[in-house]
Amino acid sequence: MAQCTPLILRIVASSVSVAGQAGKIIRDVMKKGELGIIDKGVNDLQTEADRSAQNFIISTLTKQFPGVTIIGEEEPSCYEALDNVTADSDTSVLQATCPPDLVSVSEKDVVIWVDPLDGTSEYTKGLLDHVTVLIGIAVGQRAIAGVIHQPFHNFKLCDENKIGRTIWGLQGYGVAGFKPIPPPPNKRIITTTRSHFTPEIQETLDAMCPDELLRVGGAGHKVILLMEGKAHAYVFASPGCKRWDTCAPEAVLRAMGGELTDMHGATYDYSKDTPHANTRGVLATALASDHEFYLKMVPQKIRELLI
Ligand SMILES: Nc1ncnc2c1ncn2[C@@H]1O[C@H](COP(=O)(O)O)[C@@H](OP(=O)(O)O)[C@H]1O
Ligand SMILES: [Mg+2]
Ligand SMILES: [Mg+2]
Ligand SMILES: [Mg+2]
Repeated sequence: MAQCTPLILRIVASSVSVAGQAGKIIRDVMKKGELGIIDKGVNDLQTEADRSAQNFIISTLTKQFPGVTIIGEEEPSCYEALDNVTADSDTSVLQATCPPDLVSVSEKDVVIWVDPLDGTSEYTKGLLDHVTVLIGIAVGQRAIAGVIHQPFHNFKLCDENKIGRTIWGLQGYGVAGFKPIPPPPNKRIITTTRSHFTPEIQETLDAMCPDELLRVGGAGHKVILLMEGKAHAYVFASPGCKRWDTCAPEAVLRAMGGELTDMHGATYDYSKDTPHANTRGVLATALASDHEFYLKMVPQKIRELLI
């Protein structure tokens, strides 16, 4: 790969390739049927697919970008250096025009947030469309690029070449791998958690009076619903999500013209020493111009709880 290609494009190109390969690891574990489920806490599952996919992603990216900080969801005990990893890059990303303000980013400025399998609870239940691989790229505090790979997209086609899709986005460039569709006007469709529902989420949704509620798994999958025009807002008035859940979705959504913030309207910090928990909840909208409208409907009591 030409070293004159800006670092940020080389990282996105490698992340696109690595996310696709991690998706195959996730499908292979499901095919084998030995999921190796562990509960890391309360309603917080990890499977062999989470472990193997993270190991592969971090091994590969560390080898290519040794000066970049990489933070993954699963514990470092799951990470073993792999000697035989291939260091491919997606050529279409390398051909993209780099936004001028990102041309001279260096490795020490970058943090990569890895969620090797988002939607683990749904994966264990066979709700395979809800699963994504998330690789988010931050420069300083800001999420500026992201890759969302959906390994079981078109799974029913049974043709290995047509299974899975990868969407990537870069601030100042836009999104690729997907043609965003605007949500229907004059409607209020909200997507929220399927497996981590709480009374506070219910109270927030009651205040927002949605025409339709889509309860699905995964932060990545919910942002895909926003991009597909199937929902207007993703509302998670709870502290359970982490930075690896939101870094890639936030960057991709913003590159498309949407927005993702906490429930107070502030952006999360993705620098390397930041806390991991998104304690102030998550609010995402397909159209950034709608964001304020949804923020205003968050009950004061819920705002005070999410600090
Ligand atoms: N209370 C909680 N405890 C642990 N993880 C939580 C959580 N609430 C949300 N999450 C994590 O946030 C992501 C999106 O959640 P949800 O599908 O409920 O909207 C999932 O990521 P993972 O599947 O990668 O762990 C989920 O585990
Ligand atoms: Mg998890
Ligand atoms: Mg996740
Ligand atoms: Mg995960």
